[in-house]
Amino acid sequence: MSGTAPQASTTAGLALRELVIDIPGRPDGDPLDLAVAPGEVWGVLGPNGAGKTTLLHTLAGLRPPRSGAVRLAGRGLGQWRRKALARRLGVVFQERHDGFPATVLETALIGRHPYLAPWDLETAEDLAIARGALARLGLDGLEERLVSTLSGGERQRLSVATVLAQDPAVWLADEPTNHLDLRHQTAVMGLLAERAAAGCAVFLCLHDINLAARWCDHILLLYPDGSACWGPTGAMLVTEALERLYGQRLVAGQVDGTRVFVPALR
Ligand SMILES: Nc1ncnc2c1ncn2[C@@H]1O[C@H](COP(=O)(O)OP(=O)(O)OP(=O)(O)O)[C@@H](O)[C@H]1O
Repeated sequence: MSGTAPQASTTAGLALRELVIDIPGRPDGDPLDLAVAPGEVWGVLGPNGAGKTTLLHTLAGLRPPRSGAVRLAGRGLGQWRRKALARRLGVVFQERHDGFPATVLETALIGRHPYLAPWDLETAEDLAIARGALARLGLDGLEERLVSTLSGGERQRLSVATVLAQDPAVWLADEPTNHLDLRHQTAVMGLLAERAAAGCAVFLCLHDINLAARWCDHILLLYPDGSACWGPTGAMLVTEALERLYGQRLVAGQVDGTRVFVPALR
């Protein structure tokens, strides 16, 4: 993979203040009170249905919380104009549904829309940024292909490339390694860590404890009953807590300076 990543456009983080997400029919969980600071990579772990996607959509302003607030650079999400918000906050969604036929390059260029006036065409610079983002995700050569013809992993990388072209200060990513082979999982996690090192705040939902252990500096554990705990990765990725989280016995070890967890057979 090659290409030049854009500069982070700003360095403001995200704050969750006494945030209770709204999961229909479920009692209030623990209020979330934490800050995702520039330079940090947060991983959210939890079993199916725990509320990870609901949380991510709440942080993106796509659904209201039951109570509490989400602040971006000190202002509530509702106080931001849509375009200004779109320049600061990017979302890699879990699934994308094709609205209308579009090529790979046209899709990556959507990431530049927050920077265009209503009737403006993309500039040569926008094109270069979109092409650079595609190259970074190993999609150069596929620019004229229809998105509907891409494999699952190629589509996933296109979603990440589109947000890379958007160049937000805050990245929200819902299982960004979905459908990816091991090399591309590594490349995408490396890219997110690189964005954080460039001053972005990164918040992602993951199912892979070992990817979280390797690349996240902070972890939020979301339990199905709404309880939650969070903190630095070393303190959160503890066998007993993870066994309770997933209802699965684990065996832990240390490899290459990182904790690794594998399911116990008995
Ligand atoms: N509109 C809705 N009406 C009723 N229940 C809903 C609605 N949207 C989500 N839920 C429920 O809320 C819970 C949390 O869903 P969410 O998608 O946030 O979980 P998740 O942790 O991301 O799960 P997964 O790991 O399977 O992706 C689930 O039990 C889901 O069925």
